[in-house]
Parts: sequence; structure tokens; C-alpha cells
Amino acid sequence: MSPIDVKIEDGIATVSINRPERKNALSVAATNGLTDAWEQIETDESVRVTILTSADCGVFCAGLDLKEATQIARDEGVDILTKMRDPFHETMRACKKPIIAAMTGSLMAGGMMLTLNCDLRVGLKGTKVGITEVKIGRGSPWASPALTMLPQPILMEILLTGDLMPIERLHEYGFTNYIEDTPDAVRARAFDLAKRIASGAPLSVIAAKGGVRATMDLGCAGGLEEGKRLHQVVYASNDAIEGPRAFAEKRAPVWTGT
Ligand SMILES: CC(C)(COP(=O)([O-])OP(=O)(O)OC[C@H]1O[C@@H](n2cnc3c(N)ncnc32)[C@H](O)[C@@H]1OP(=O)(O)O)[C@@H](O)C(=O)NCCC(=O)NCCSC(=O)/C=C/C[N+](C)(C)C
Repeated sequence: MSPIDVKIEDGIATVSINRPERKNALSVAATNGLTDAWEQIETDESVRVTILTSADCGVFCAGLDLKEATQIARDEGVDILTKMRDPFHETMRACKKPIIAAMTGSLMAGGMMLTLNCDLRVGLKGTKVGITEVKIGRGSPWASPALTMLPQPILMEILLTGDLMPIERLHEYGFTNYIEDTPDAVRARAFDLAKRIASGAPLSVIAAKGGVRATMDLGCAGGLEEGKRLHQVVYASNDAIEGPRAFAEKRAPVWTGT
């Protein structure tokens, strides 16, 4: 059974981590499978938006596969990260198309990192969230930049204690767009968001994401420059003519993504 499933339908890709027996932990095969998936999604022009989810088992993703890490260290004398093509998920972070996390369980460490690389997050009430590295002697260089969306005292509590927090508490600080009562409702909410995003003009959606990401990475001045560059492509596109024309003709626009 593949640790990562990819399904593409009506412009929406669903990427699913499929390792319930290990609480969807990130093995070498799972991490490399995710990298393959992000590369496929980036090059497949039919994909407008992606939902990242996982097999239902109470835990969305338990982070690094600690058992496989132990076995690799024992058998080969190297750290598991050296076996992963993209351990810090840079390929995912570089995805130009929007990604929605449908988090049908708790998330920790590398699992939380995956969802921080998503653009929208839908969580499950009653689940927990945390960066547990200090409890297992591992590092988390990726966590602080990704988590600066949270207020500094909360960020420090998460990183320094390694404790899991109720998702309801992080929802108050904007970690999630929605929190739902059941896994099915989480998936339904993510799918509804995906359908709404997929109905937008493709180049406008990509430019909107790119502008926000650039501002997060480069600050206001750099973000504005990159935003202008991205939007020049939008203004020069066929869809920039089609949108106003469809409005004037009182019909739904037909986007070509060109
Ligand atoms: C709270 C956890 C996730 C779930 O607790 P539980 O009581 O509901 O379930 P249980 O502990 O019995 O787990 C069921 C089986 O799953 C195995 N499992 C769970 N987590 C992992 C894991 N991370 N790696 C391998 N296997 C895992 C567990 O051993 C059970 O198997 P058996 O039935 O015994 O055969 C709880 O399990 C937990 O706290 N897990 C550890 C979470 C953790 O600390 N993760 C941090 C990893 S560090 C990291 O993610 C770094 C990432 C760096 N980078 C982004 C670069 C990749």
C-alpha cells in the first residue's frame, strides 16, 4: 500500500497520508511520496487547488517516523533526514497553487509543519496541536519562521514546552480558518473551500497566493514588488478580458488560465 495517495478530480487534487498504523507518521517513503505529489501538482495544469488530508486514526500526522529513524540510525549510522529528498518540505512551500489542510486529527512536530505550509486550515474540535521536538531531543529550525503568524508568547509556549495544546485555543489566534465537529465535516468544509477557489481565475489565484507568501517571506516592500510582478502577468492575460466581458454579458466566465 502506498503511503501517499493522490487523486485529481474537477481541478481539485487530494493528497492523503495513508499510514494509520503509525498515526500517519512521516517515513522516508511518505516524505519522498509527498515531494513527488507536490511536483506532480505543480506541473499538472488541470490542478487548481489541493487538499492535504490523512487516514482517519485520531492523529492527522504524528511527525517524523521515530521508529524508522531509530532503525536507520542503528542499521546505517545516519540520521533519517539524510534519506529524505526534501526533509523540510521546501517543495511544498514553493507550490504556487493553494493548499488546504483538512486536519481530521491531532498534529505534532513535522505534522504541524506540513499544515503550516498550507494556505488554509480546517481542524477537528477536541484534537491537539504541538511542536514536540524538545521532548525527543530533536531540532525545529523550520518552526519559528512558519509560526510567526501566532502571537510571540503562544509561539514560545508551543516551542519551549513541547506540550500539545487544544486546537480550540490556537483557533482563537487564527491558526485555523474553521474547526468542525466531525472528520466528515472537516473534509466537507475543506472541499467547499477548494471548490470556491477552483472556480476563480487560475492566474489571479496564483498571483494572490504568491503576493501574500512573498510578503510573509520578504516583508512589505519585497512583497509589494513581487506582487506587482505577479499581477502584471494577470493583467496581460486573456482571463483579464474574459472576466469583465462575462460580467457585462451577464454570464459565468470561462477561464482558460492564459
Ligand atoms: C500522541 C500520539 C501521536 C498518539 O498516541 P496514542 O496513545 O493515540 O497512540 P499510540 O502512541 O499507541 O500510537 C499508535 C501506534 O503508532 C505508533 N506511532 C505513533 N507516533 C509515531 C511516530 N511519530 N513514529 C513512529 N510510530 C509512531 C506508536 O508507536 C504505536 O505503534 P504500536 O501500536 O506500539 O506498534 C503518540 O503516539 C505520540 O506522542 N507519538 C510521537 C509524536 C512525536 O513526538 N512526534 C515528533 C516527531 S519529531 C518530528 O516530527 C520532526 C520533524 C522534522 N522534519 C519536519 C524535518 C521531518
